[in-house]
Parts: sequence; structure tokens; C-alpha cells
Amino acid sequence: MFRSGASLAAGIDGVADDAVQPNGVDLTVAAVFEQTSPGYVGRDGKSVGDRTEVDPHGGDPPIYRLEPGDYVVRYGERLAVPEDSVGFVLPRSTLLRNTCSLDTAVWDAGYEGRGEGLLQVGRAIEIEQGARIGQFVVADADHEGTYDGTYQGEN
Ligand SMILES: O=c1ccn([C@H]2C[C@H](O)[C@@H](COP(=O)(O)OP(=O)(O)OP(=O)(O)O)O2)c(=O)[nH]1
Repeated sequence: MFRSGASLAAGIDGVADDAVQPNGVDLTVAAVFEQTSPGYVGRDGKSVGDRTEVDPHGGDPPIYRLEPGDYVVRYGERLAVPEDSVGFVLPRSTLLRNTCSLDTAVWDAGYEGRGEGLLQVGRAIEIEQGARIGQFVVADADHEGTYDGTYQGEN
């Protein structure tokens, strides 16, 4: 069973009332990065490659003008995945309708932090900094232990 947006919002700092959806909580884009050097995924270790932050075009509000390609986005909300749960991020459908998407890995029970995701831009798009780009959903799940990895408490 998926938890309601209202119950999730109770555990997330600074969620605006209009970000609470029936089945999840909207996530906003806080920062966008382009990777500039290779990362590493090994049997025992891993590292994230270097990256540069994409500057939004000035003005109020700042707007990212993104050409087709793959970007890393940092979400604006500090999430906490409750015990007995597992989380996922799904893209806002307007991204899909504009030939863009967000990809997500598993958000483990016990994880806390401002997470990051993959933003795929198939056609050029303008995204306002702070705009809603995805939705965080959490389902009930059995698990052994809770997340205690290197990304705990990130950002
Ligand atoms: O799209 C996602 C999915 C997960 N996370 C957060 C929550 C998750 O609990 C944590 C670690 O994810 P995962 O376990 O997939 O990362 P890993 O590469 O296996 O790292 P570790 O070795 O620390 O588990 O990152 C994100 O920021 N973005």
C-alpha cells in the first residue's frame, strides 16, 4: 500500500500545502548539474564524477534553459524515508509530455537528505528553479536494517 501525501508531508521539512498530493509529495528542482568527468562503480567502491552546476538565466525567477542531454538534479526538499517503507520518485507528467523525464533509484528506509536524480532532456526545455518536477511516493515495505550509506544526510 502507498502512503498518503499528507502522511509523508509530516516528515518532510518545508513542504508547501499545495505540494501535498493525494498519493505523494511534489519535489522541486533546487540545482542542475552537468557531469564533466567519469564516475566509478566497482564491486566494493564507487565514486561520483566531477560536475559543474548549470547557471539558470538571471531574472526573477531564475530559469534553466536546458538543451537535450542528461543532467543531474538536486531536489529542494529534505526527505526522510520512514521505516517499514520504500520510496520512489516519478516525473511530473508535463515533463513526459515535453519529451523529458526523471529517473529514480530506490529510496531506502531510513535515508534522510536532499537527494538527486537523473533529468533526461529529449527536447530543449525551460524549467524554473523551484518548480515542481516530480513526485515522491512511498510504499509499505519489509526491510532488514535501514540505510546507512555514504549518501546519508547529503546536501
Ligand atoms: O533516485 C534516487 C534514489 C535514491 N536516492 C537516495 C536515497 C537512497 O537511500 C540513497 C542511496 O541510494 P542507493 O542505495 O541506490 O545508492 P548506492 O549507489 O547503492 O549507494 P550506497 O552504496 O550508499 O547504498 O540515495 C537518491 O538520491 N536518488
